[in-house]
Amino acid sequence: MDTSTSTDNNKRKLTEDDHQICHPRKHLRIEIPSTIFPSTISDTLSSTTTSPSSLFSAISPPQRDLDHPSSATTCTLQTPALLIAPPISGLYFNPGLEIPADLADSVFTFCMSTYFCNPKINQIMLFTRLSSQSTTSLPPILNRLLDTLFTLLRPHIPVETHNLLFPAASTQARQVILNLYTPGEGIASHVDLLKRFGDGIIGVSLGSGCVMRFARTLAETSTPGEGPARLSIHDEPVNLSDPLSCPESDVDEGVAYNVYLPERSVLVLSSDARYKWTHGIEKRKSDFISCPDCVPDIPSAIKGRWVERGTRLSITYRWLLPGADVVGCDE
Ligand SMILES: O=C(O)CCC(=O)C(=O)O
Ligand SMILES: [Fe+2]
Repeated sequence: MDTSTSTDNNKRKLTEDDHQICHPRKHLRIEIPSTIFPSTISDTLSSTTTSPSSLFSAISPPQRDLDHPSSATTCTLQTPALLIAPPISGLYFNPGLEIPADLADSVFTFCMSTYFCNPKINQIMLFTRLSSQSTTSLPPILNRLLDTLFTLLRPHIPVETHNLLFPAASTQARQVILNLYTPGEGIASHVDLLKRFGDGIIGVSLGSGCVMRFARTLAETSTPGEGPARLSIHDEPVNLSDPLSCPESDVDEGVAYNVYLPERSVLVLSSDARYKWTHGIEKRKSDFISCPDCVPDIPSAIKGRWVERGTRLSITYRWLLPGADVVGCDE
């Protein structure tokens, strides 16, 4: 099952070099209700599970940029990725806001040794469950990360966004998705599933940074005033080899930003950023990022440097919409 061409709904839409198809690595997604953690985890990981739907709505094919040979000192005539938040309503990113190094190391080590021992697995889903019968939760280390995010984010985001991410009393279950990327891998541009996930998404980058691309969907202008649920975004995953199922016309590439998300950084997507902008990661082994001081004599718009990617683990906390609790509800 190679994800670069497969239409199977159950895998991350990785974007890989075609030559890697010769050495296919199976990309498997495992869904783990947090209630089974940790006693049955090894059993769960030893088998491939299926899932009712993809985790995101693919909206455009991945960019097919060639990898650039990495050089820490090269500056070229292309636009480097931003190191700061782009002007997208509802997107919060502050490069000065970092997960503490010891916690980041602990989370990374825990996830790698618990979920990613099998090299065929690059995606894990965990779920909390709303229940009056039992208190179900995430692995303690992922709860600790969430507690840290609560405190870290408070001074950096509006109070209403903080309340969206950390309500006093949850009415929705959380999903936590772990995505593991080796250098050269990415994820197709998408809007997270509208029917499955609510507003308010937190993403953490561990192990390595990468550039994330944000592009505005055209749906806003094609269906004025109809709100997020009516955006012309495909809820079903698309076959990346089939151009007809990847309507680039839904994405306004003219309004797009590349943003470098460093290791230990935190990204929040809410409102417009969650519903009206796609996000994706190009398949690259290195990223061209802003470097305002690297060459004094060229315009700042083209000053940049290449940064190699390492193995990156992203941890994304989202809200499951009512009825979208794929592990059921014991209420
Ligand atoms: O790896 C990331 O930071 C993004 C993952 C993502 O967009 C997703 O799982 O929907
Ligand atoms: Fe996403």
